[in-house]
Amino acid sequence: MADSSTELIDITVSIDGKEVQLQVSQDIYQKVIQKDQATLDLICASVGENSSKQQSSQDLSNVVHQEDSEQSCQDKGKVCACKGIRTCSLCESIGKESVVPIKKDATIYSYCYQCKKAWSTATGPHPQHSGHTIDFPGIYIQENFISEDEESSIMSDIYKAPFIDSQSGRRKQDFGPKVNFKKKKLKTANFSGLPPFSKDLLAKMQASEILQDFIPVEQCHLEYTPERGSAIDPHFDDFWVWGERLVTINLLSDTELCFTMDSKPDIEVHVPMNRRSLLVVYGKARTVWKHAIHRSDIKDKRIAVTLRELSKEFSKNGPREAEGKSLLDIALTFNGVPVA
Ligand SMILES: O=C(O)CCC(=O)C(=O)O
Ligand SMILES: [Fe+2]
Repeated sequence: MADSSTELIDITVSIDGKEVQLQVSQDIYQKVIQKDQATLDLICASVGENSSKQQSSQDLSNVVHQEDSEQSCQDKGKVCACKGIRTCSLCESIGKESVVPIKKDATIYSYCYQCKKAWSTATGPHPQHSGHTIDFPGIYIQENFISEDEESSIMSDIYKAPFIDSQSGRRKQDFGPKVNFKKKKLKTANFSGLPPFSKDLLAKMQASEILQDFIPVEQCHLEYTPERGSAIDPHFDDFWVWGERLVTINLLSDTELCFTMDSKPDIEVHVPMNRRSLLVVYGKARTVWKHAIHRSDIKDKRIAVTLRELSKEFSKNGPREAEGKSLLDIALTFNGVPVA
């Protein structure tokens, strides 16, 4: 029997969009899975110039929720809901290869909501920043948006309903129409409205100037845990049905939302999502930059409560206004249970 410390494991890494096949030891494999930066740098350095000669296949970029045609691990009688190139700790543990995106030499900029800029060196809380800055429009953050008591009460409501497995080690609860993005069709049969606790939450949101006319038509709860290696790959949220503002309340633990742009591979902007804060992503941060949650940024269980509004197509004077109106009528009953 092979000694596990010398056994080599096949992995695929994606360096600046090019996929490279490697064989690594168990130790290195563990570090790659944890996205240990020193190890990733070492791999980049050792693969070096050869990476451009390797075959480039599937691009990680995508618009979220457009994965209907890919076969999931569950379809194949496996352990989780990951499809295509996506993986989590569970399917990796039974041998599914993890494609780890690595960015060579990307400068990390940390966004400060007080100066509304992203800094290449953030040495402490505002105003202790230095280094190079870039403007990063389209982010609104309200720290301590809800109290600890409100968080506990929302948590106990959320965990009264079941979650279903989602991709990349996440679990989810959805309150919204079933959307077929490819055929541009919506089904409302199982949509019973946003959950009751969202009524107060929405009133509180609408007290902020940026959200005073925000009317959500969909709510999604995503659960991330370090045990499952939960993450979400860089993506745009759909533009056809969802409107400009994506609103998230971040619960149970701190994390970061990481923004990247394909045409600027040397920059990654990290936006803090502190526990109990509210984040609105709009404008260029919504339309030009992709967003992601890295596995390494999930240190403890985390719940993201994300609310989405209708696009112009479904709003007043839009071609599908009537459909939009009936969705709103259902959403605002605040009587919903998660769609199965
Ligand atoms: O977990 C988050 O905050 C981001 C989730 C997300 O991007 C999505 O559901 O489209
Ligand atoms: Fe998203």
